[in-house]
Amino acid sequence: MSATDFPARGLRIGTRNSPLALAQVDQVSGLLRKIEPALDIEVVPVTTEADKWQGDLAQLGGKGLFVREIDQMLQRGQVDMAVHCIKDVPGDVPMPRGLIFAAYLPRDDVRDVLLVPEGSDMRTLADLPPGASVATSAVRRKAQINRVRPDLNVVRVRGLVGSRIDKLDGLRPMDHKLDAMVLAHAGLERLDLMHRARQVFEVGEMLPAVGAGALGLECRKDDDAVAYLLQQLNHERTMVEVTAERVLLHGLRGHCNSPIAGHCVTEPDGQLSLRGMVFSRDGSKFVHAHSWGESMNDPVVLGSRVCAELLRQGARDIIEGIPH
Ligand SMILES: NCc1[nH]cc(CCC(=O)O)c1CC(=O)O
Repeated sequence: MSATDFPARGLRIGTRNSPLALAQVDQVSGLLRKIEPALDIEVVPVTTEADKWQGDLAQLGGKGLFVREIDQMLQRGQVDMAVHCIKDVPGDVPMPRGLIFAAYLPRDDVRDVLLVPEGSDMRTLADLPPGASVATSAVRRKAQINRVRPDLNVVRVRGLVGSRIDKLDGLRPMDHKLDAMVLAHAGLERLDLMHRARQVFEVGEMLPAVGAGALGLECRKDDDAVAYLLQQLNHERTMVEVTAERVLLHGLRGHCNSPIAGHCVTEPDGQLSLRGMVFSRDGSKFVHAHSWGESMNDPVVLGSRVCAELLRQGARDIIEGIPH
């Protein structure tokens, strides 16, 4: 196949059947049509096993569940590409055989935000009374909330962003009455729900997840036509930053209960700045490392260096100290 196959050949995009995933596919479809106006795009939505499962995801096989089924469809040739939140792509296993991220879109806001129930006058985490319940599913967020507010009761919520917000508003049954919830800025923005955000955490207050806010466009390595098409959307800076973060994550060899944060930015002079943190479950123990790369060309060196520094400070013991 060659780069001239489009638009004659259709493009099937495999995606989770969630409003967030569909919004992301919509965004990508729009960008692709700017390159190839006549492109025949077919969206192939899948309800993954992880979507159907209401229990603890760890019991289903842990990380990467939401992306695995889509990747298998891509490997089998049932679809031609996929759009993944890089945050959801496991960092401790190699890329699925035969697949590549051909492009990364320019990164959206990486920060986490605090939401409160409709009608609540609480504005920030600091406003919440002792013992208040804050919902999140991410161990990284829980550790960082409890690090500054050990008195808060952090409870797990799962499910689609919209139904989580319904739980916050008391529109769906929850074991606890919720006083607040932490979600990703990027996800809320894509769902046009940022009006619900009360506090946007600065990265110094809550270090983001590795890959936060970045979308990866995945295809088969040997599908030159699709790879060529997607590469035209690649945002070099995002690719470099995400690479540094993922090298860090990979080297730490976390498990699905590991509170790990990593955040890389390109400074105005072009230097890469990478921070990494590893926490105990309640955030009372943590290690932190921050280093700079000399140029945009060494995200792998930088990721390895920050990883080595975290391990030197005892990250392994913290990770192994958490049941998994
Ligand atoms: N954990 C699920 C998930 N994966 C990616 C996003 C949002 C987009 C992103 O941060 O890249 C979300 C929702 C959330 O964490 O609130």
